[in-house]
Amino acid sequence: MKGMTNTSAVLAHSAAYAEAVQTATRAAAAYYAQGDSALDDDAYDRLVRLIEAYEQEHPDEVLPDSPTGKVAGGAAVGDVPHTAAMLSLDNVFSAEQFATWTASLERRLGRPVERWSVEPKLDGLAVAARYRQGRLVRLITRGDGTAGEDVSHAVGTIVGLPGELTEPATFEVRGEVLMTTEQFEKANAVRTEHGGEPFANPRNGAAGTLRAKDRPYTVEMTFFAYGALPLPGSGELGEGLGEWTHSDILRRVAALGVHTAADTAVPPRTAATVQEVQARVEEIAALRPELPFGIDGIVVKADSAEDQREAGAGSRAPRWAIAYKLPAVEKVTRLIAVEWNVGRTGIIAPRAVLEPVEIDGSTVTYATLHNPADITRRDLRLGDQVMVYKAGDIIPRIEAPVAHLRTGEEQPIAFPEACPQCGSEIDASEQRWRCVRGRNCRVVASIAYAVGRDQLDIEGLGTTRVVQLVDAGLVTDFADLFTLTREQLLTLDRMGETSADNLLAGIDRARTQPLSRVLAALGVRGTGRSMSRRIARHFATMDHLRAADADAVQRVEGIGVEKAPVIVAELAELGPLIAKLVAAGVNMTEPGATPPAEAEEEAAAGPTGPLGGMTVVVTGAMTGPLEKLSRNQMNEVIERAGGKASSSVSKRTSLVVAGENAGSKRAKAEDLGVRIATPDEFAVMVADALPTS
Ligand SMILES: NC(=O)c1ccc[n+]([C@@H]2O[C@H](COP(=O)([O-])OP(=O)(O)OC[C@H]3O[C@@H](n4cnc5c(N)ncnc54)[C@H](O)[C@@H]3O)[C@@H](O)[C@H]2O)c1
Ligand SMILES: [Zn+2]
Repeated sequence: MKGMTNTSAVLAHSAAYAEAVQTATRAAAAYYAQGDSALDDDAYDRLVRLIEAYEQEHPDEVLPDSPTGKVAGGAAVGDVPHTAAMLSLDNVFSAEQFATWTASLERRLGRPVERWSVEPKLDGLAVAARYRQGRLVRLITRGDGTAGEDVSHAVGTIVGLPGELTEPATFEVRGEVLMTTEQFEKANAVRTEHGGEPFANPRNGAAGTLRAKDRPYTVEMTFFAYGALPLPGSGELGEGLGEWTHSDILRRVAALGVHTAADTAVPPRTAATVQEVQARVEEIAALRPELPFGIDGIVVKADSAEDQREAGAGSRAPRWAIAYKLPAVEKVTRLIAVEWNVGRTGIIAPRAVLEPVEIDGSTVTYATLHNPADITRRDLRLGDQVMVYKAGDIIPRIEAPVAHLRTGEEQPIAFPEACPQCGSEIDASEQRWRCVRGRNCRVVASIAYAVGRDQLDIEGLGTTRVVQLVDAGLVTDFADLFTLTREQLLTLDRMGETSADNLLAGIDRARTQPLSRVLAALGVRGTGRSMSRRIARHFATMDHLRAADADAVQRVEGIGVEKAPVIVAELAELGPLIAKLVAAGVNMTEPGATPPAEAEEEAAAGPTGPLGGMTVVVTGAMTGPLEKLSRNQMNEVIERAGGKASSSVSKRTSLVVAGENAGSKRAKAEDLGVRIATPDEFAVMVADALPTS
């Protein structure tokens, strides 16, 4: 099966062909029934193309089960006959294939197509809606194309399909029922509230909702008309339809009050030439990510009734229309890991980590998993091949594991036994798990983080202690630590006099930590340890930092246009906490650093420090007193000595420190006549700026 879904493969013999037909039939049955096919649409379409190619070479071997040449409805075939067959569409996947198709249509007609109509291919379910005297009397699914299921019970839940037209017309409207992104999100919210399983994608949502009868809740869908035909007894308001152009029919249907794509960002348009069609196809494809509903392609139709009649139809699809397919928004990829994230209110939500996969123009690495029950219900395992759905700005989601692709190496997914953020107990009594500390979970976690070794480094203040302090109401943020009293500490369980004194001493020491560590403790998003150090050294004091706008923050090396405003905004948000820290006497300066304005003045007044105004490049292995220094530490030394560290040698380089095995940079410095120093010589120059330990 694996080889068969590969585009470059061909079906070599009848056994391979038979297996391919079986795989496709099984996939289609699952696809139309529960929407849990083992193949994504791209893979299915490739498989069908292989089958088609084989059948063309071996016309007498065509199996009756073959998906070619028929409308596939899966198992869900109904018993209401259609007035005229409800066909599917043939596909093309490229401009070349499209050109071939138009040429063959025009050859068949013996003349150019008079006019084209180009419209979005809506990704939902085809239905036929019968109106008599302006009243909607019956709603039928496509089924196998000759008969469908009666789904009239859904009338009233479908936006755009009115129960009453603006005129008493008798005719049949055909179109697509789908869920918009908004309806899909709403439907899933309602469903999960009722203890149901969320829909995997809008198409499944529409299919399931259309056929469901006895739900205790209703969810909304949307109808888009893309055609109409007369019914017996149509009379003058519907009879002429057979002679109308496709675009006139759409206008007529819209005038009667039925929804079409005319009011969307991708309205049906006519085009005179194949080039014009191609341009419109590209326009619609480019708009796809922003549309509030899903499309899986663009439908191109001959617009005139005469062209349509003369082109005719095959058993599966009309010859006057084609679906220009867009890349699928569902792909199969591997589930690598599950992360557990704790939200603001203490909700613990699983998130899938995926083997990166390209979907709809972006790389998907994470997908939502809703809740632990969802994992159990779907029987997901680590290492599983899963179907992932992503369209527009919908959060990517996992549809289902592809069970028959399992190798036996898959591992069960471990559920957390304690809150992954603060270590507290988990309340698992509801579908959505929650940390028992609720909103305090985040408080505990942020304090525990702030006092950690790489931040304020307060010894003897582990998570258990923090939980105690928070539960006792003694602290609500880490600034409160600095005003704790001995008496308060002594009220805590397992807190003796010695521990209380030790803790107070630790807190006191933290008061004098450099600004860089305070910044790290604040946990400003997007600034790790080394970034906090760089910011602190650049601004020297919290006041200078807080007075800086995005432009000024961007002057710190490594902070770009995107990060700078985020940092400014977060610092503003942290204002009250920072004020509290200042009031508690916490140090807000970086020892040895000079504020930017003064630094500029100094630079203008001339170089200071042994490397003042110099650009220095370090290359090769350091020896002697510099041996233990990382490149990052070397750069720190250079900056402390007043120089600027750079990684490439140019005419503007003032000095190259060339250690053992220095290569091209040294050679280049020699070429350019740039001054070169050995590590030992350099160590002497910057002796005062070297780290003390
Ligand atoms: N993954 C799988 O296992 C699997 C299995 C079966 C089918 N499929 C997918 O379904 C496709 C075939 O399904 P299909 O036969 O329903 O055909 P289709 O969805 O490719 O195209 C025909 C349908 O397009 C719809 N449509 C949307 N907009 C339209 C418009 N403006 N004008 C006319 N029709 C419009 C109609 O409902 C029509 O029935 C395959 O190409 C494949 O992508 C996937
Ligand atoms: Zn917690």
